[in-house]
Amino acid sequence: MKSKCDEVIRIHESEDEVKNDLAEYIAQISDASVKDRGVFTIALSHASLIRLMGKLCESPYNKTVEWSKWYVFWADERLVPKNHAHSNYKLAKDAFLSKVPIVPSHVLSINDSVSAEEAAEEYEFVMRQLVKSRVVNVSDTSDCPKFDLILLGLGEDGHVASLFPHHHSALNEKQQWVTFTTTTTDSDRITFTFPVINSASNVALVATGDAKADAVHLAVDDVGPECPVVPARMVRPAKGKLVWFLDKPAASKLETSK
Ligand SMILES: O=C(O)[C@H](O)[C@@H](O)[C@H](O)[C@H](O)COP(=O)(O)O
Repeated sequence: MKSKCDEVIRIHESEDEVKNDLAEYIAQISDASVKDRGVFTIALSHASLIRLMGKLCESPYNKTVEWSKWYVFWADERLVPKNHAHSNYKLAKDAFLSKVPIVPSHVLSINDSVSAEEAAEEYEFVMRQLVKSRVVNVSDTSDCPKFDLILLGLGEDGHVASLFPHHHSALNEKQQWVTFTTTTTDSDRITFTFPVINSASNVALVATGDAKADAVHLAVDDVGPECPVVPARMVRPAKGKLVWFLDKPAASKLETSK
């Protein structure tokens, strides 16, 4: 059984509809946050997610969103230079950040010139300073940051951010806000931990295409005790809202869509 949370699943006919809905959703949360606190704090992750939020760079959002109030973080990042093809920063910069007037100092990228462990510590320190100054809101129930919105893609293995099914220590981290993973086969990474993800006001999980259908099913449906470890299933904002943005192929194995 999953713990309860405020979860909504939006299933769209096409990827284009996902893009329209996602842009409108982000713009609305940005508006509400700016009205409420004067700023909007958002955390991004990798891959198709950035492409799917592309409509924000177009009319009307490019003019109507209060870009100067945005503070942008990464829910996960690879320890590679910022001009490297695998850098999440580069992906977001090329496809999104360079196309809207976000204040450069409000873009909180990681330090890629130190070890993954140090980069995770530094990033957490930066977040702690911004929580202290209340640029980032604070959880009502812990000292955790309460991001206005955390945007997550979904891996075919059900991973979110860089929280992978086999990384038990990262999945179970309860104290640190940012942790790290090192492997011999891939870049080292830093990632938000579940205490941070689940303290956010809003979390969006975005997945399109039939390659994601199994992961979506395992993350959402009640699959019983044999359910494998699916990190996306652990996304349960305690006081916030979780919204899934899916196209029909990604939603095709959901119990509710059968
Ligand atoms: O860091 C990685 O290993 C991947 O980039 C990964 O985290 C990605 O976000 C998901 O696999 C979803 O990616 P797509 O939405 O592009 O399929």
